[in-house]
Amino acid sequence: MSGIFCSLKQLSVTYGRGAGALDCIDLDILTGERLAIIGESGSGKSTLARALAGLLPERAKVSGEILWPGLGHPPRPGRDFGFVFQDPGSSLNPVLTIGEQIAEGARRHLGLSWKQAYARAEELLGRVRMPQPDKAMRAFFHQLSGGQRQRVAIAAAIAAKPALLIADEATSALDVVVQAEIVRLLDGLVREDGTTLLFITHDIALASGFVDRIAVFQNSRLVEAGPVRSVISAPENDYTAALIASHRDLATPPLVAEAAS
Ligand SMILES: Nc1ncnc2c1ncn2[C@@H]1O[C@H](COP(=O)(O)OP(=O)(O)OP(=O)(O)O)[C@@H](O)[C@H]1O
Ligand code: NI
Repeated sequence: MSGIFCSLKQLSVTYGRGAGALDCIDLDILTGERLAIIGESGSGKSTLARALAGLLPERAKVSGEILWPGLGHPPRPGRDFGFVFQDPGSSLNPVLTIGEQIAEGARRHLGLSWKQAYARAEELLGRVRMPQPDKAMRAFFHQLSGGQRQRVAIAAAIAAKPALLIADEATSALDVVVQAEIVRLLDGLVREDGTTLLFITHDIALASGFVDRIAVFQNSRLVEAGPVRSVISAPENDYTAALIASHRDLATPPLVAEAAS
């Protein structure tokens, strides 16, 4: 783990006239770390992701600063960030083949020829463990299972070799077994590539199984951030403690040790 990738300084976001969606957030994201953003619905998790990726709607009011010491240049949205959402259909085009979708990103952002981009797409489908990558290249989105769709979305998200991968409830729609497979896949990919991962979820148990650090949000505020082991075993904040207590298996010592290993 080396240095600060991104630094939020007193970041606040308000949509239109409503109450603030993020309130004076101070948070450093470290280069190459896997950071979980935890919090219940409406706590501001996705707003944080959108603010980082430059995807807030125009009417949103933003104050404070986002610095990118780890990038060394102003962020280029399509190039430096990869996104995986809960619903992979929202970012994939139903009339393109899987191969075309993934190749397009690689071609556009890495300046590859179509031929090179197709080769890269097939290689990426292998990396995300799609069964029969060559066949999957010619398949359409609707022909795939939920887990396979999320694998394709991950392949598309990493096609341009982003420095930061943001997974926003990426596994929430999947059943528990597939959820675990996708988490393992994401974890392996970012470790291999040294990609910084922001893993956004309301599920503290799922996140604490693999991330390095946890940041807990409640009502637009960051209430606690720290290494997974210390947050789980000795939460400083009552809300964090309640989240952990609601997962009996998390509070059990052997699993805490396992999560931190
Ligand atoms: N496009 C928008 N326009 C107006 N208000 C919004 C918009 N997006 C989010 N909000 C509001 O901002 C607050 C934070 O929302 P956000 O989507 O960041 O929460 P979240 O933690 O990601 O929730 P969830 O777990 O349900 O995805 C909420 O009060 C929400 O209603
Ligand atoms: Ni959200």
